[in-house]
Amino acid sequence: MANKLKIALPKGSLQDPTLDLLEKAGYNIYTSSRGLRPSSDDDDLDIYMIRAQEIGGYIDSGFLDCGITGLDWAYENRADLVDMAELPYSRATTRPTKWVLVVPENSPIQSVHDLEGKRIATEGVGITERYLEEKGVKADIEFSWGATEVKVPDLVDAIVDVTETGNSIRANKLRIVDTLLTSFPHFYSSKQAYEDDWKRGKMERLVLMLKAALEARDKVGLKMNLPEKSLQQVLDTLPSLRRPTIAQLAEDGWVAVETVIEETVSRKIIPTLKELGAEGIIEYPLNKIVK
Ligand SMILES: Nc1ncnc2c1ncn2[C@@H]1O[C@H](COP(=O)(O)OP(=O)(O)OP(=O)(O)O)[C@@H](O)[C@H]1O
Ligand SMILES: O=P(O)(O)OC[C@H]1O[C@H](OP(=O)(O)OP(=O)(O)O)[C@H](O)[C@@H]1O
Ligand SMILES: [Mg+2]
Repeated sequence: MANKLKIALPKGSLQDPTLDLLEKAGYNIYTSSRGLRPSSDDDDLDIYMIRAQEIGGYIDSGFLDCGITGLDWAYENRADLVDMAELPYSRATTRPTKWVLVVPENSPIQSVHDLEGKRIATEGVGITERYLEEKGVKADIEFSWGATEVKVPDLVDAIVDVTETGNSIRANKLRIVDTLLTSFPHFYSSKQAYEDDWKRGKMERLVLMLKAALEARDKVGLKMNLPEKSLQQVLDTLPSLRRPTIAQLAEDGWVAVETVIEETVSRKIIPTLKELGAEGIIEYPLNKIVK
């Protein structure tokens, strides 16, 4: 029988950004609105859409070979996994998810120590238990199925919840007291799968392409012709042009300069390059960068 890699992808908050990233990495996954076993253009993959909370457990127990899920849930589940890569993407931004201890804006609670004997609601009971233990605080932690923000201050004194953009915290007039954990998605493998040469090879190639797609995000290539006499000035004034490739042009006194920069830097750099005499400046998108 042909080799297959059983891989879990997160259903929920991370589903769309994960499928987008896989597409950028060169893997097209075909989902249907209710289907949880999507097909793909890579026959080696056997894909399961599973809740992020549960992926670590299924990999740990060996039912699945690998998967992408948040570090937060792998930590919450105390799953024993091979952490093959951090993949720095999120639901809405490029910032990590933070698990934060939150109270109403006008609450008297100023630090975790003010929570002694109080009630906390959270989806991450294990994360919260381990944090309180570390701080030497005893409080009553209750599991929340979600929409946790609504529970303060009437049902509980504080909540521990996920924040990314901060919109939910602002909308519910809440205040952050402390950050418990910072989390990005990771690529995890089971120990057994990692020991299998074919599976490890397949996973390593997949991880390489995912990282290359993330590395290329928000970066662009920049190419121009420059009078040789301006070269030093360009390199001095534009520190973002690090380690550029410089090639001699057929025409004497001119060089071609090629480099990779953050797209946001480009709008500052291009007019300056023009002022310094650069010609034929082109900016182009990048799909992958392998470091
Ligand atoms: N803004 C965000 N809100 C929630 N989770 C996020 C966000 N950004 C990234 N994540 C990550 O998504 C993963 C799943 O989040 P979560 O446990 O909240 O489940 P969900 O997919 O949002 O489903 P639910 O609707 O039940 O909350 C976690 O690893 C979390 O860190
Ligand atoms: O800082 P923000 O970008 O606003 O993100 C944080 C929100 O996202 C999560 O909710 P989710 O949509 O997962 O629903 P839930 O409350 O049911 O978990 C979390 O519980 C917050 O409500
Ligand atoms: Mg959620």
